Amino acid sequence: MKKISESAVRRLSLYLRLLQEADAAGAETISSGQLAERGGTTSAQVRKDLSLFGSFGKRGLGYSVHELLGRIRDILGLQRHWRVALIGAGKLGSALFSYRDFEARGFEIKAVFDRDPEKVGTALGGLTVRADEEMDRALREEAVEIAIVAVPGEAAQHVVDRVVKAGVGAVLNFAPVRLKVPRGVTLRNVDVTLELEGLSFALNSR
Ligand SMILES: NC(=O)c1ccc[n+]([C@@H]2O[C@H](COP(=O)([O-])OP(=O)(O)OC[C@H]3O[C@@H](n4cnc5c(N)ncnc54)[C@H](O)[C@@H]3O)[C@@H](O)[C@H]2O)c1
Repeated sequence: MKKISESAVRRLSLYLRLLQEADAAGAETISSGQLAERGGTTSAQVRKDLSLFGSFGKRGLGYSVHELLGRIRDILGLQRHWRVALIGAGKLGSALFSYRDFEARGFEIKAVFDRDPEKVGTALGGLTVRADEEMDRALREEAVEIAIVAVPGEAAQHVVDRVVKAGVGAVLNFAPVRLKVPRGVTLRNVDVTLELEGLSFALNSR
């Protein structure tokens, strides 16, 4: 597959949401204009994004919702379920765990780890929080593919090093630190403060 920019992948996710809604509403076709509006972009950009993956749609008729939905799911790797571990069952970790939409979208949390003895052994949803000493072995046993890191900043790099060593190929990090991962491992950082600063900028430039 051709190399695709991170922003194009994000737009695909946004197109996917709209396609799912259109499908649920019984729509058969969708225009590049509708997709553009949802993706915060132009029709030309939509056509460019989709042309990266082959030819879809017919001029004047729009895209087949069903076909495009299947194709975008394929491209994003969403035709299967991913095995996820959560590390850090604190305030944020527990909130993330209780968000059921992840599972509905194909991301199944298979294990939760924490190092606080008060939390280890307690139930979180249908799982039991496991001790962080068990993590290295358990990540392999559970064949975890994605790790969500919700530990304090000072613990995050060590946690990520262990996760990577256990064969996990992708990390979603919430800790407010810059982490290093080896080539071949994908790291995404989530920072709500960054988004708030974006809002601050928008308000400030009014
Ligand atoms: N990205 C964002 O926008 C955002 C928002 C809120 C919090 N955060 C960050 O998320 C992280 C968690 O925040 P919180 O409010 O849930 O904190 P918290 O203190 O409630 O939870 C952290 C948990 O990590 C556990 N932990 C610590 N070291 C560990 C280790 N080595 N292995 C396993 N577990 C370990 C602790 O026992 C605790 O249960 C922090 O780094 C915080 O700065 C980020």
